[in-house]
Amino acid sequence: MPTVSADITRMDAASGKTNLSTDVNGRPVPQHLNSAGCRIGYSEGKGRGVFASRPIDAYTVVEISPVLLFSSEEYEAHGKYTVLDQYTFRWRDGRMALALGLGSLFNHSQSPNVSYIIDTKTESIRYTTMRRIETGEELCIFYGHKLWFDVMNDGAGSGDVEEEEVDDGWGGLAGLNANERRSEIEDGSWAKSDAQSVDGREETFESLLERQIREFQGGGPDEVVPEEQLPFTRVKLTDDEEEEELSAVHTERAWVVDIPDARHITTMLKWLKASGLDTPSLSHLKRIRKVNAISTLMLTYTSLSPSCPALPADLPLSAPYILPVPSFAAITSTSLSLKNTFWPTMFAPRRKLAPELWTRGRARWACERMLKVVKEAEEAGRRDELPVAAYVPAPYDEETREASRMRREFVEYDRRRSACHPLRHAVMNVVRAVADYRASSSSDAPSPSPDTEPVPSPSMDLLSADSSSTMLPSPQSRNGSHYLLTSLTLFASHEPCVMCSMALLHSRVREVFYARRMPLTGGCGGLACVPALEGVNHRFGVNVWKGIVMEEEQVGEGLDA
Ligand SMILES: C[S@@+](CC[C@H](N)C(=O)[O-])C[C@H]1O[C@@H](n2cnc3c(N)ncnc32)[C@H](O)[C@@H]1O
Repeated sequence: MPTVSADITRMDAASGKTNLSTDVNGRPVPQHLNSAGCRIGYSEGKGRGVFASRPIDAYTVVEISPVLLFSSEEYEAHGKYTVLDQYTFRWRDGRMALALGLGSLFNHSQSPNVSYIIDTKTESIRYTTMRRIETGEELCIFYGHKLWFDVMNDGAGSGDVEEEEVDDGWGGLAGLNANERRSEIEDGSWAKSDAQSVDGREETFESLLERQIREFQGGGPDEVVPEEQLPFTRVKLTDDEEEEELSAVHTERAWVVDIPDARHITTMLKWLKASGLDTPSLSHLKRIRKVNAISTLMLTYTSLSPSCPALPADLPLSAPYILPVPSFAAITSTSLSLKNTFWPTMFAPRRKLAPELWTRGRARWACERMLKVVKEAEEAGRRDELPVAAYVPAPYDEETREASRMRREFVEYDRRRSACHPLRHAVMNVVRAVADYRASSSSDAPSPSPDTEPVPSPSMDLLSADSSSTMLPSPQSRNGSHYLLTSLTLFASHEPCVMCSMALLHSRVREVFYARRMPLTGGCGGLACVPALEGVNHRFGVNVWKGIVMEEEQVGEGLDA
């Protein structure tokens, strides 16, 4: 770890004023009155660098540097032929920027301990520690992948670092702020024709979403939108041929009960509906199986109800037991006969997980929700959190809203900074808020679990103000039949990381939409695609919004040669 071990500041005995600093080798270094504990020192093979003069906590803003902006013409004609070339980097609008203050002195590390966020509104850059930094340790940022020098002595940032912040190609999670440039739209002809700048300015992601909302306002809400005109791209999860052998059938464990007297079947089906156990996640299975005059009723997945649901006491039923049942509908006659050996399964000859049709009304609903989560992410950034948000709205269609008993919505943002807690990702926070709500007994306030403090939900107060739009969980929802995200949709500003994607899988979320891809950490197509993994017992739809700058492009906008 590069250090400045014995940095000495000499005091003038008579005046009491500090008048000279030298580093460990006696070389004079300029003083810097950085109140966060940063000082300038020499770093072996790198020239000057920024060092900690005392321990600095994780998630501390250590420097806010104003930037000097040069037009690209000025830079091309002059700047790039000067030493400035080693210090400037490309600003979002194409100008070149020079960070003042300590900003230009942070050296590069492949595993940085400082992240930075560009604030175009105030023309400044904010530098934040990503973990605790010890006295004498060098503070380094990540410049990008295209370096113009040989990397020296790259010890900074070693240790227990939050991977998502380190490796996303930015040295930190970039916001989706209003100056976000649109990328080339890969294949959307509708978008291409409109992709030009607005009033001579680049269209922001927010204004793109607002325009999409207006576009989907026209036409009938039930009109089907052609696939290529959807504002998002669906990630293909599986090959369609995979369940053509018995060993390839995906199954899940479910509670079932024999009904010895066939006259009680109708009563039990009614009870099932009223109890809330009749969830959409089981709609690919028939409820009753008849074998040798014995009727068996499927109750629910064990994952949704680890203990057996309490059955009506007044009916002569045998003891419930557990059976494996198919996880998905059958898409071919071969897979149907295989699946029926487990449990009677629906035949859905449309391709399994094939894209379902989207109407204009639903597309508009999705655009509005995406706009909301983007605004929440910006708000998080303004509150000095990582600018990441996740949002679980009430379902679009009435039927799912009723079946899921979910009439209110939840928004959470990332709280890793304020909570100093590495697991407080936006998605984890929102999953927990929904779970707490659904598991709560009598109020719609999330109930804290005993071992941790409740996750505060600043946005909830905005969302729950209208009590008519909320609904208390039914007593049945307490037995676990409706817990977590069964049949719900999640919108996220950033691709959920692998941990969050796994949490979403366990939560039985129906589908996920996100704006910014995270190629190095994402669990929904970036680093891995968790719902597409072999052997998982739930799959959820993954949809990437079109029109947001790709991470890779931004990496190239880091400090440039
Ligand atoms: C923005 S300046 C950083 C401050 C610089 N060290 C100084 O003394 O002014 C970028 C320059 O620092 C040097 N540098 C930064 N990180 C380095 C590293 N990991 N290894 C070697 N040189 C580095 C390179 O010469 C690079 O052109």
